[in-house]
Amino acid sequence: MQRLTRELFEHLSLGLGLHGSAMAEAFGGDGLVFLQKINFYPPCPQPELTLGVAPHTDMSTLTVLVPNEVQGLQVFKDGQWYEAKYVPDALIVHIGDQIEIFSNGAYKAVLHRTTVNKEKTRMSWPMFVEPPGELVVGPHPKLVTEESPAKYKAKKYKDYQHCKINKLPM
Ligand SMILES: O=C(O)CCC(=O)C(=O)O
Ligand SMILES: [Fe+2]
Repeated sequence: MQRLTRELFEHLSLGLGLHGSAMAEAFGGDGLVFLQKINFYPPCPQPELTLGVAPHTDMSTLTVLVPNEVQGLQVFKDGQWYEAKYVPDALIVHIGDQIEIFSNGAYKAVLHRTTVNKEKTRMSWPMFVEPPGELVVGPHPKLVTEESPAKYKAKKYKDYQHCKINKLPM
């Protein structure tokens, strides 16, 4: 998991024209937090009336997710919801809010939601890769210019979480 994250951070940093270690450093180096969650969606007699998880973006830097074979994850793109097809043994990787902020909006956190199934139980195992709570995350200085001013305020990750969970202004 640590190696995968390191490699993803490296490619994503290079994609922004930054040093390969830029994201790893900005997100806390060895202090990075790996938070495992387990989602359990029991069968629902009227799946069209509800959602498993309401539309949201993850607060994390990246989320690496393993689902079971029951379809349910959807992502929003160009004004439409798309099924994220289940592919055996594949990992699903979400860009989270912290990478959107760090990249000053060059990378967008993916808006996603889940549906439920009439007969089958769906499960998913996301791993949220997070900065330590005390770490301040903001747009990388090289990505803030006169033409492209900072779109996000720098904040301690724990304060960001508090604002988002409590729907307070960012
Ligand atoms: O169950 C899924 O596929 C996604 C769950 C999710 O978006 C989350 O736990 O943040
Ligand atoms: Fe999510």
